[in-house]
Amino acid sequence: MNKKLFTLKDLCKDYENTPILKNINLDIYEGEFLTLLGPSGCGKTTILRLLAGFENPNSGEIILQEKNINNIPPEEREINTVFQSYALFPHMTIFDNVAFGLKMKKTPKDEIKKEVENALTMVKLSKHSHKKPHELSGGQQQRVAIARAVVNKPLILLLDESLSALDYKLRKEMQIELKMLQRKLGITFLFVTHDQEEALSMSDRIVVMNKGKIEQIGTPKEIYEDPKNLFVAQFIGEANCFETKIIEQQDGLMSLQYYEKIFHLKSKKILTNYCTILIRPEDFRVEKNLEDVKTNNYFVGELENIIYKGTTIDLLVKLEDGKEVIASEFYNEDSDALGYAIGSKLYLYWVDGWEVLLGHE
Ligand SMILES: Nc1ncnc2c1ncn2[C@@H]1O[C@H](COP(=O)(O)OP(=O)(O)OP(=O)(O)O)[C@@H](O)[C@H]1O
Repeated sequence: MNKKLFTLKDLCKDYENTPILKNINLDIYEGEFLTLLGPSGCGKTTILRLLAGFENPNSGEIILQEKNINNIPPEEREINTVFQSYALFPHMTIFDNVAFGLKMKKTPKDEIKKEVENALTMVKLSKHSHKKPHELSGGQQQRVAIARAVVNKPLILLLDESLSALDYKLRKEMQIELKMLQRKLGITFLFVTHDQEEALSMSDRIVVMNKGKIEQIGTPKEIYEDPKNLFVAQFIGEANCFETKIIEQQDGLMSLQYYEKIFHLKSKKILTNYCTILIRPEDFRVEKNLEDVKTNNYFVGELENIIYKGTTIDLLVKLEDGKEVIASEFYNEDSDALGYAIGSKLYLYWVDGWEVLLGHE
């Protein structure tokens, strides 16, 4: 991993005597695309505001390359923010919008021209430099906001829900562009979103937050495949959860009871009393006949609904105990899934090791 750029150490922030951030500890590395992900109100924007210096923490430290910067004013922090609203100057041309920061710094004119042209080329807007913001689309305005920020060569770029105003298709395109731009620039991006799909597809690492606390930090794959707790598991994608009682744990094998069914699953984790088995919808295999079920890890249920989603099909199945679960299958010409009759009996099984086991906190 690259060098540490920022460290947030035991950072706490209260608003009106209510704790909003509770002991945030986070390292941010040079050149990474780091995403703060969490539900509305969990404190993501507050972290950005503290880092940028718009607010002061109640306690804790913000460290930049081993120096405490708690008392350094925003304009001296070499941090730029791209807001959701882009905050472009409406009366200025695109060129002048991008040039603004450099003009403030009294950069020589010919240098400004060169830097702004470079930045606009990078975001593929050089042909539009004479236009005003309202003459551009939402996606283009977003790119102007990024060009305006990167032209200042910040140490870190903070992006607060900066794709959320765009329509679905443009948003998907911008996600790819933004990630590519970040790689090309090599600038550290701290991106805020409440959209898990966006976080998974763009980030080098994700920080999952809930109620002012960090629940887990990891790569998208770690967060998705090995969530640390139920909150993370359910926030990142769909998950079928089965509460089980631990009957025995020996030699890396755990015996778990779910109603009358006993599962024997491998586990390196040592857990006590209860354990949740978590299975992602796409990890269930579906069969009509028991003899086609290839492992002992299966449930029986009745098909309640079929939801066609284009590339996948969701099968909503009610288990014998009344629990509703989702199994997701890729849709292709040979796919059986659309042919299943509502009300038919189905077996849902999974391959050993595809489950996640979560202890109770
Ligand atoms: N200046 C303020 N005064 C009082 N309360 C505030 C202030 N700023 C934020 N809050 C509260 O702090 C909490 C966290 O807000 P924050 O904007 O950091 O959340 P967020 O995770 O970014 O949410 P969203 O995704 O909705 O933007 C919220 O409950 C919010 O109402």
